[in-house]
Amino acid sequence: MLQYNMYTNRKPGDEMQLKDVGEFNFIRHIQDNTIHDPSTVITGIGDDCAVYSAKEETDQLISTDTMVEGVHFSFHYMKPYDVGYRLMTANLSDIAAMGGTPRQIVLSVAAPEYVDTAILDEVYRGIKDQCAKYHLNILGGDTVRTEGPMVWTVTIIGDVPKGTAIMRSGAQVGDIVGITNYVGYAATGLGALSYNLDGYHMTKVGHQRPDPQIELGQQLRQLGIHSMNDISDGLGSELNEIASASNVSIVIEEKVIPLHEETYELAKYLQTNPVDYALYGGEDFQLVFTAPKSLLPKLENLAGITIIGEVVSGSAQVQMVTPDKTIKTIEAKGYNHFHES
Ligand SMILES: Nc1ncnc2c1ncn2[C@@H]1O[C@H](COP(=O)(O)OP(=O)(O)O)[C@@H](O)[C@H]1O
Ligand SMILES: Cc1ncc(C[n+]2csc(CCOP(=O)(O)OP(=O)(O)O)c2C)c(N)n1
Ligand SMILES: [Mg+2]
Ligand SMILES: [Mg+2]
Ligand SMILES: [Mg+2]
Repeated sequence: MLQYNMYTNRKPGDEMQLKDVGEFNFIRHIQDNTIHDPSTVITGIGDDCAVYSAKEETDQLISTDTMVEGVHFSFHYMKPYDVGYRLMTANLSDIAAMGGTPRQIVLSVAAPEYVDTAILDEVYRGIKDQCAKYHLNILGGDTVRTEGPMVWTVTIIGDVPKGTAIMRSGAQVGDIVGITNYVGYAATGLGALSYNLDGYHMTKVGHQRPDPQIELGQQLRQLGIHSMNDISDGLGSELNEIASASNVSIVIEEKVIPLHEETYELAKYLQTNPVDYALYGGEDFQLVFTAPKSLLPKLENLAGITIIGEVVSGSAQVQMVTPDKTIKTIEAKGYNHFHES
């Protein structure tokens, strides 16, 4: 293996490997010294999108997400078309999480030289169908060779009316906590696919072709919600992100978390806890948000919204009340690319 420490001041044996530091600590660490012209930046690293001012009437949103073969998708469980479709959903979902409208993308692919270009065409068909649906322009990208698995990266640009982007940091004590549609849905589908189980038709499609919640995100922004996050790493992780960015605590109720019947079925079959799929599964691309209590009647009029808890004062804790009224602390342990030990 290449000795990377020849470029650093660390002695052999003192290296802090990425797997020891963890994804989220690493991101905090590189956050220093990133803004060199603060006059245009509204939010930099730390939210679903960065927000910056460019025009009179809107703020711009920008975000990027990568999908790696073997880590984010497997051609055993997903067709090339689905890879493109879900790549777009992952990126659109971060625009949805700000209440924004997607506008443009650039995209890059790293592929082995022996890949049949018909596979790449199919991935592009998935990308283009999603772009057509949301009136998004594909403005450019990059194409490179890799000796490893395929890697796809999209950078997406969107906007919101000036001053209206919904941040993770806006939650207030007394807010209610809501989510859209089902959670734990994509993880159920991935579980069923990886155990090669028959049935589970709905959640398998939930893993292969999830849809972003662009319209609901915009409707929630227009109603005047306080904070929002999309669910890519699991509800547990995303709630913790809102709690720490807003410096509040959150209490949710386990029995009202909307789980699909296929999640209960898989949990029974594998003898696992169904709510764990929602808390730690990820890739649902649903939205979790907090809103003032006064919005409750309007939120109840929107299809697909469930209120699961409330925001309380405290030091960024997330707790869950179980059906037998036990209180469990929900750790920020959703999907982490590098698990700190
Ligand atoms: N390598 C990196 N360099 C700079 N910023 C990063 C890097 N990786 C992630 N970020 C930023 O850290 C924040 C958290 O990233 P992530 O957890 O991937 O967000 P999301 O789950 O919304 O995609 C985001 O603001 C993202 O832009
Ligand atoms: C083959 C395969 N194994 C495991 C997973 C599960 N998985 C991979 S990445 C991920 C979390 C989301 O990806 P990430 O890169 O963290 O997206 P972001 O949070 O940046 O939006 C999950 C649940 C998968 N989708 N496919
Ligand atoms: Mg996000
Ligand atoms: Mg990301
Ligand atoms: Mg993640």
